[in-house]
Amino acid sequence: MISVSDALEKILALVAPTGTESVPLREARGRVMAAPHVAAYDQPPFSASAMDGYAVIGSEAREGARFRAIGESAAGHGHAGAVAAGEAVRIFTGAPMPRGADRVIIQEDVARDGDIITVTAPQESGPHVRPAAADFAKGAEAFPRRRLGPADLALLAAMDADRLVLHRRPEVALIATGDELVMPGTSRRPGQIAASNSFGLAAMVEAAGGIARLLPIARDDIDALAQSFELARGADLIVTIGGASVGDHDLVGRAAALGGMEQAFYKVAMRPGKPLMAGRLGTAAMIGLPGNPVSAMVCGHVFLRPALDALLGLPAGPAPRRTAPLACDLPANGPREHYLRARLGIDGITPFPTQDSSLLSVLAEADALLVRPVGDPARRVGETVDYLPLGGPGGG
Ligand SMILES: Nc1nc2c(c(=O)[nH]1)N[C@H]1C(S)=C(S)[C@@H](COP(=O)(O)OP(=O)(O)OC[C@H]3O[C@@H](n4cnc5c(N)ncnc54)[C@H](O)[C@@H]3O)O[C@H]1N2
Ligand code: MOO
Repeated sequence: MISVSDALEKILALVAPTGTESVPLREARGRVMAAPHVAAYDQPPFSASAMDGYAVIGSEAREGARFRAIGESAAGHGHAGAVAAGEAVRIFTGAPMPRGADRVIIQEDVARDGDIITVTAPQESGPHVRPAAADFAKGAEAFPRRRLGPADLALLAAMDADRLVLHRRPEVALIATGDELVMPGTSRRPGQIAASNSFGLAAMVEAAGGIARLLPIARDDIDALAQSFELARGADLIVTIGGASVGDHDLVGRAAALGGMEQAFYKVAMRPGKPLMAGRLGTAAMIGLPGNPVSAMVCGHVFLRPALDALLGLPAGPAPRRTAPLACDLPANGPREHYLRARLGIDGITPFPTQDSSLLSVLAEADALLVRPVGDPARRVGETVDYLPLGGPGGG
């Protein structure tokens, strides 16, 4: 049995960033850039007014000063001429500053009578001008190492990107295994249950920017599993669920070995999630998750998500942890790193009283996985512990 951190290291060693593709900007949300985008223009491309008002020579702008309005500069339509002493150009937010002018007097601070404007207030703030290239200069590079969010997309659009070079979305084949499983909403025989965690894992893969391929449920026999591995061909990552433990019908390890899997490890000192395996199967990495619904989901947080980061070319490492004070006492932990479904409150973090790894109802209400290190001694209320945030109830 290896430690969680060793297992993660071995899984990350099995995956490499996917190839690249050119994608329209509008389809890039949540995806990851594989090459920088270089700005084609300065932004703003010219020095621009930050307010609606009058562009003048700054040294002349004082209360009581009078100017003659000689023209207009609107956004998209600049003023062709220059501004000389005693002159002003009516200007609007975003419009190019006319030559010679270096200050805008906001229109609230002037009285206008025909072509003559008089400054009616002291000019203490300003100059209300955005210098050319204040946001970024031509040639500036944008290469955020994260999933692209709304602000990234706005910046990239400002940089004139219509397409981006992105990492291909990693394809993850999910294979639920077990004679007892049927698809939700389909008829079942006595003894059968709905496959569940495959849907949770598919959502996790998609939220992380991957493509989840939910393959047909594989029966508990070597041939059915071999067929599933065949169907999974072309995937970047093959994830099996169940059949990982030691029972007579736990055949995933054997079927994968017959299919040529080079095993990186089997069994991890964690709870839940002990019978986890990983290896390389053809061109794909393979992760064999334990079947218990919560075990599979916890392993998804701890191993699958970092693997997806690595496939997307992002910096990959352990799931980010936070700390919180304990809201109750905890007994000593045993020889496996324990991930307890927990709730965060104003008084700290409290694990749910029932932690059986079959209880999805408890996972759905949890907003954190409290992490107990191997051999952690008993802990008292108020002591600081680590947890993995789950993004609120339903996120786990
Ligand atoms: N003698 C031992 N028995 C078990 C051990 C052990 O060390 N010695 N380990 C236990 C642990 S820990 C786990 S975790 C489970 C994992 O076993 P498997 O990976 O072989 O999973 P299955 O036996 O196929 O299923 C376990 C449980 O989960 C349900 N299941 C499976 N897949 C799904 C799915 N896609 N959706 C919903 N539910 C699923 C399945 O019906 C079982 O109830 O082994 C322990 N046993
Ligand atoms: O490790 Mo199992 O995953 O405890 O339920």
